[in-house]
Amino acid sequence: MSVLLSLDQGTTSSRAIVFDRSGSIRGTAQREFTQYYPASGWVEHDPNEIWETQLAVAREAMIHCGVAAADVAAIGIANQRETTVLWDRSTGQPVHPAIVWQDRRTAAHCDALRDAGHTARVQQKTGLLIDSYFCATKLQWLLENVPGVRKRAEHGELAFGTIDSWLFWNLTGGKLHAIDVSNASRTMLMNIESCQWDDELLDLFQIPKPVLPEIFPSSHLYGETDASLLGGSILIGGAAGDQQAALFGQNCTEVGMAKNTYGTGCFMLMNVGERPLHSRCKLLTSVACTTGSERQYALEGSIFIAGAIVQWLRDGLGIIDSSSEIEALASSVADTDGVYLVPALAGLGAPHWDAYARGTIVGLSRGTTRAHIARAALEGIAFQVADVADAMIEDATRPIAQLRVDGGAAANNLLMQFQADILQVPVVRPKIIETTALGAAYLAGLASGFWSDRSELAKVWQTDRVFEPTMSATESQHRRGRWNDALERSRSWEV
Ligand SMILES: Nc1ncnc2c1ncn2[C@@H]1O[C@H](COP(=O)(O)OP(=O)(O)O)[C@@H](O)[C@H]1O
Ligand SMILES: O=P(O)(O)OC[C@H](O)CO
Repeated sequence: MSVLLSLDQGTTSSRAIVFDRSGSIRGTAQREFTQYYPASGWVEHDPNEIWETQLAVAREAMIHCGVAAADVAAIGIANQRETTVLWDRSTGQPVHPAIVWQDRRTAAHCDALRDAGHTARVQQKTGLLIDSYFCATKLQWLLENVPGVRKRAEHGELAFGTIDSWLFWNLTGGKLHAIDVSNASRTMLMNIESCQWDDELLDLFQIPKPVLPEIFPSSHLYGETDASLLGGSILIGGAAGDQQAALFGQNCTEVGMAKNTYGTGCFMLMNVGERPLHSRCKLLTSVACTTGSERQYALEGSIFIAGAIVQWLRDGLGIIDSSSEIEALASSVADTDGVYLVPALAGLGAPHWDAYARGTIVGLSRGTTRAHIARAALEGIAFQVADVADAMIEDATRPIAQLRVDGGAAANNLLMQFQADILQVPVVRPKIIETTALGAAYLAGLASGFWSDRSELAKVWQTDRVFEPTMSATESQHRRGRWNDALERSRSWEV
């Protein structure tokens, strides 16, 4: 049997999935790892724990389906993006915990950069809005706050990377310091036209060049794994940021095709073609997965809290015991009885970008039950996605014909139906909801010759269910008006 092994390194867990030639899942394994919150707004991961859990699940997934290293045509990586690691090249040890994409420790520094008038130039060069979300200010923080690190970085003793880089390094036994272009486009240090590190940005963020990894296409023969790790060496055939991998895995390869991933947060991406599109509506432009010299760009709306609000109902309020229970609870009432829940627990991302917004529940009455709140939480996820979709339609000057969906919360039929209703657009769920890992497999499969070209991939993607809008346009507009009222009440709350 010949298979592909996908490593899906996410924010809360490391997953490994073995795919066969038909795109069917043969083996999986998953392990959660520790989240550290050392100060308010700070989020860290232990890079060694990320590597150990990722290696462990790769081994488990192979054992699960009885494949050996010789059966694996190639490995593909999809990873949580922007999370920043800096390590010692000689020992392979991180000099500090990884600073996670959600970490807001550099928010004030970003405010200062915006106040100093750098927004337009940075957006033009990187496609990104200045925000603590991206790597640049996280790496700058490490260089300024970890004793001795700046000098060592200047002398070439240290290596910076996103999680793909960290996995490449460890998978090859310290031989490869690389980054895929889709991940590099989220650092705020890469020029999205040339796809090279940009000297002006390196100056602005005071980043010494010797720390930077080499940029490669997403689908590319990166090297081979150290033979001692997985029972023999295996080709590494690709890597991409998880959201770009999902766009690829959903086969959104034509201009205007869009997907939304419902995980911890929501990430909606639209393929905008071979040229970057600079957003006027506060969306981001990134490099989509690249195969060889072919380049495509994506417009993105990043929502920080989506499935995480369901976790909060479970862990914070205790009104459900597991995430999947929310569907039955929310379905036990016909509507929210006027309750709106804005899931701004970590501020608002695209298109509102209000770091000071906070979670808000409005419209409570004596008749409100936990079922109404559960339903309002699901609707709050869908309303946020609709706000991003509006911005995307305006930026791209084209309608969205259908929205392809994936991620853990896409399993929720009530949420998917409400999403179609509120967007007034069909929502299409594929059979394989693990689209991120499938996208990474596609990349590795193309580079290694496992699949000959993209037409073969089109056969792999299959529809599970289409949710057609059933709500009237008038009703949808009315509810979105009320949502906007609730959103206003959540804004600028934290002082
Ligand atoms: N049936 C469900 N309904 C709503 N949310 C769900 C459901 N199942 C899982 N979730 C949510 O989906 C998220 C997990 O999805 P996943 O794609 O694994 O996320 P990530 O990759 O960000 O860790 C969790 O936040 C969880 O609360
Ligand atoms: O790991 P996920 O699925 O929560 O995705 C995180 C994103 O890549 C952050 O930009």
